[in-house]
This record gives sequence, structure tokens and C-alpha cells, in this order.
Amino acid sequence: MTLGEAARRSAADNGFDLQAFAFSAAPEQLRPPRIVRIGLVQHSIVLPTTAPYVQQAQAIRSKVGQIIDAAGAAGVKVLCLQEAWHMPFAFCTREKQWCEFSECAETGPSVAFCRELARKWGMVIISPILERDAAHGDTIWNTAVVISHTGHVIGKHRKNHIPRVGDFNESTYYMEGSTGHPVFETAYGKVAINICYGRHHPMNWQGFGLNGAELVFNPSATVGGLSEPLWGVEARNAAIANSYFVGAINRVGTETFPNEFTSGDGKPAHKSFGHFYGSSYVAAPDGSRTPSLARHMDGLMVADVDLNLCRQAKDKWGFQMTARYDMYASDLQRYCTPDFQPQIVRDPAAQSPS
Ligand SMILES: NC(=O)NCCC(=O)O
Repeated sequence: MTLGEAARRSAADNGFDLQAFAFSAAPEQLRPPRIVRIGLVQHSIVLPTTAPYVQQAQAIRSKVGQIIDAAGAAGVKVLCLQEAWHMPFAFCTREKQWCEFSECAETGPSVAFCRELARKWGMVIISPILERDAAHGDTIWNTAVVISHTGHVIGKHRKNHIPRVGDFNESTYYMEGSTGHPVFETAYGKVAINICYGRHHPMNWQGFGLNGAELVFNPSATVGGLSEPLWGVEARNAAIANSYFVGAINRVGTETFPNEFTSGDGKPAHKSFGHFYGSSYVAAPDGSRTPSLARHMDGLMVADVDLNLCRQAKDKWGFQMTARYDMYASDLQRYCTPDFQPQIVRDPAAQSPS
């Protein structure tokens, strides 16, 4: 793929990993190809978590702006940032002062920043932030804001599943999302966002597929000690099972906080979360995928995806056609009743161990 000199020079000057790949689909007689250039951005924070908050946020915006400009110069038309990209990932600490970083999804500083860049480059930008919802009593959500190529906010999706694992004490900060599984019909295709921990839930991925997504981003923040063995599997499997493209994005670096915290697991108190291992990648509905971006560096992954591959995968495999949604729906309905009994057929000759 040719990305142009500007993106390559920016990667060299600003020290980020730049990789680019193309996924092709078979030529069709009745539809032209629908090739969209997408971009995934991974990055570390810039200043120590003890620096004044306004300076931390500005420094992150300044660095991310350089990467978005490189993406724009490379012709990227749909770009997604990492989970809570505008702040340190302070959810491990359970200390409430970090709520100050939350902002209005429509008018907050990071959204204004992304709207400007979206307009500048004619690029759809997905901006995952910590949202403060003043209209609902200052409720805080973990939200992906979808900004159109003309710079207006198309809508937002709020993270459905909150982790309660290891140091990921995120339920201290924000609530389970209230937006279902929306798909945003942009100028460049039907886009959805499955935020971080939602990638462990196959039915969450499926919800976006049922609503017609062609491209699902998984903006994440996860550390090597916890999830790295799962990372290459889950987004790729979701792309196959739902016949859409997935862009999986993880942040980079080790973030150290002023006060020690524990996670109720008997381990010694600590001040850092572990290493966010980057490794962002794109997976396609035919099971192919890009290599990963670096584990230790900021990065921009550029991929040309032909969205025709989504329907081609459906026609080949028929996963959606052969699914038994009515059967699953009645199983789930039974399961959700208080008197549910698992459907187990017991062998009378089997002795239960005494
Ligand atoms: N941010 C977040 O949901 N992290 C959870 C850790 C994981 O799912 O790997």
C-alpha cells in the first residue's frame, strides 16, 4: 500500500509504529468494490499521573493529534482511538479524583478536538472517552462518541459490560451502558463499537452484527499479565462469527499512580497497573488478519478493507442464515426466569459420588 511520504515522515519524527495492509474481496459483477481505509491508534500517556490534569490532557491531545494528522495525510477515512484515550487509565485505583477527567460527550474538550480533526480530514473519528452525563445527575459512563466526516456528533455508544477482574475496578467509576447495540451508518459504512471487556461476550459482538455492522472497533485498555493469551483470538473470532471486520485497539505503556492500591487478591499493594501491551490489529470476516502493532510503542495501523467481503462471507458460510435465533431466544427467556432449571438429561445408571 502507498501511504505517502507525510505519514512515514511523521512516524519517524514522532516515534510511532506505522503499519499498513490491504484486505481484498472477490470482484463482483453487480457491485463495485467498497474499499474503505481505516485507522487504529494506540498510544501511551505523556506526563506522569501526578502532573496537573489539564496539562496531562493537553499533552495527550497534542501527541494523538500528530498521529491523527498522519492518518489523515495517509487517506484514512474511519479512525478509532483507544478506550478512555484522553486520560490515564486510573480505574485501577478506585480513587474518585480521577472522575474529573470525565466530560460531556457532545461538547467536552476531547470531542471538540476530534470534531476539528474530523472536519479537517473528512474522516469519521470514534472517540472513546469517560463521559459525564450532567442531564442525568452527573452519571458517568464509558462512552464511544462517533463523529462524522463533516465534524458533527452522529451519536454515542456506552460500554455494556464492566470488568470486575484483577485490578480492573472500573465499576467504581461508571455504569453499565444504556444504549444497546447501535450501528452508526456513516458516509463510509456501517460502524459499531464494542468497548474493551465487551469482547469477552460473544452475544455482545452478535448484537452489533444483528443490527447490520460491517466494521466493529474494540477500543481497549488491557495488560499483559491478564489478557494477552486471549487478545489474538477474541476479535478475530468475532470477525468470523459475525461476518464483519474488527479493529482491536489496546493502549501502550505502564502507568504509575501516586498512591498504592490493592485488588483484594492477596497480592502486595502496588502503584502501577502492569504493561498495556498495544498489539492492535485488524481481523476480517474470512479469518485473515494483520500482524499486530508494537507492544511498547505508540502506533497507527492503516488497513484498506473491502466491505463487500462481509456479504461474501455470509453467502459462503451462511452463519446468519443457519443460526437458530428463535431457539436461542426461547433458551434465554427460560434462563432469565427465577425458577430456571438447566436442561440436563441424567443417566440413571450414573452414580453421583458420595
Ligand atoms: N478496560 C477494560 O474493560 N479492561 C478489562 C480487561 C480485559 O478485558 O482484558
